[in-house]
Amino acid sequence: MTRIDSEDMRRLLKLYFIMGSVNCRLSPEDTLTAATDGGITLFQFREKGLSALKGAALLQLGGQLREICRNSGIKFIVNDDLELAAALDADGIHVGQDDLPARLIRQRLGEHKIIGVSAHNLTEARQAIADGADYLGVGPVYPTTSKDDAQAVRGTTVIEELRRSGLSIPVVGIGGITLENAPPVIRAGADGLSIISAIAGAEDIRETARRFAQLVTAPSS
Ligand SMILES: Nc1nc(C(F)(F)F)ncc1COP(=O)(O)OP(=O)(O)O
Ligand SMILES: [Mg+2]
Repeated sequence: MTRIDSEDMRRLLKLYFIMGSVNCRLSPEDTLTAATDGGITLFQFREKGLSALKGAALLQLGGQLREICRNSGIKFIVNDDLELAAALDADGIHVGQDDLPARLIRQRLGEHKIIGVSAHNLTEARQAIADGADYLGVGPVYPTTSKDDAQAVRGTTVIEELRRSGLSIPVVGIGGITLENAPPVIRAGADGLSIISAIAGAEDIRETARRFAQLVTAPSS
């Protein structure tokens, strides 16, 4: 099996919804169903925070969300947890600088699984590429309420720096992105937007996802 083609990866990153039970106003299942109906292109199960599920409950929710993704033709990514990703037969995993190195994950999961890595600067980006990352999550672009240990807010400067340095790896911007502040992220050179609370906390999840999806396909409008 081979690595995902980078153009296919770019298409998957267009509207990358990330969520765990702590982020949801409705049930996680209803939230994800509405988001897939609205047109998300990729999903990451990120169960974090004080009231995060663990053990059997975590596995059960993961299985339910995986099923919703399967039925909607959306790939299912797990955050941080290699054992959970393997147990759920996830399509891939996302790891940060404090998680398992991507090169060890690539050895464990093989070529056909998607590996995403968080990068905050050019050095981390180059290391992730050398380690076999299929995409980079770059942020936080704006102040975020979804990650209490987030690094410094950098705007779109890191995305611009990666592109100026000639890095063509698929990149998704993350951190505090809303419908209002999203266009500069795409203009800076990101292939897509990663959204947590702007979709999970929306009054109308489906319509909000639909508007984000519209925006990433026509950022200048
Ligand atoms: N989960 C993420 N997903 C992305 C993605 F690219 F997928 F948008 N980018 C960045 C992160 C942040 O990853 P990390 O630094 O490990 O923090 P946490 O484990 O708290 O999420
Ligand atoms: Mg992490």
